Amino acid sequence: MSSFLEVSHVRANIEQYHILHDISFHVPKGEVTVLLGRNGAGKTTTLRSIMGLTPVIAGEITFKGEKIRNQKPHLIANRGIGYVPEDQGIFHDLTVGENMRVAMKKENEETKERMDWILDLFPDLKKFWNKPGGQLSGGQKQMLAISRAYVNDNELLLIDEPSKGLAPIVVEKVMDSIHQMKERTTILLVEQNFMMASGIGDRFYIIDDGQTVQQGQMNELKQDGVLLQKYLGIS
Ligand SMILES: Nc1ncnc2c1ncn2[C@@H]1O[C@H](COP(=O)(O)OP(=O)(O)OP(=O)(O)O)[C@@H](O)[C@H]1O
Repeated sequence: MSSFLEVSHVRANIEQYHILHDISFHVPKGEVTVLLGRNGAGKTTTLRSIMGLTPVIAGEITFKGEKIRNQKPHLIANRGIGYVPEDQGIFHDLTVGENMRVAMKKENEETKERMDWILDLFPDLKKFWNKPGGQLSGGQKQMLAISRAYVNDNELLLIDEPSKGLAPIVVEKVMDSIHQMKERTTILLVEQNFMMASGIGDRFYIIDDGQTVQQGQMNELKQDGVLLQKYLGIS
């Protein structure tokens, strides 16, 4: 198992508040790793720390063996880590096509191939190519946000709660698309929707009160009623 992204004993504050106390996990290449945990546990802050958006005060983060802790976000992104934030980060006044174009770091054959692949996966984006991003449905916005991160040659995608606020049928579509992307890129997913997470995740970590408290294979967690109840409130 290669160590692709390694997060080790990370601590982080937001202003005067201690938010992350001790976060440790690794993301193996080619897998979908899921961060689970109740509201406010520290999942989003963990992703932001990896991206250099929330300063880390202790611990280390390495990507492909190189230290990336507290580097500037654009330098971390340039290493090949794409981030789909919870609020999706799309431009509401730009069309779908413009949103895609602005996101592209390179315009070459490889990017074109990736663009064609993702548009086949999300035909709605093709259909609404000239529509402003702000006029898309919640699911379409999520698809656009994921596509913007995917279109670059990113080796790792961090995706924050892609199911948030979406109808179950749309969640299924997004889940299915992430499942297909898994063949082509490594994914670190934050997800509250356990059904979604368990359908696509290989490995899980549970974050509780700013600490990683449990880890394992997703198919084991599905059978573990005690753990599901204790940390995720699922009975
Ligand atoms: N800007 C901020 N100022 C102060 N506290 C914050 C700020 N942003 C987040 N927090 C706090 O940090 C903690 C972790 O928040 P975070 O968003 O990382 O949790 P989460 O696990 O992603 O939760 P959710 O599933 O609800 O999105 C929460 O207690 C939250 O209130």
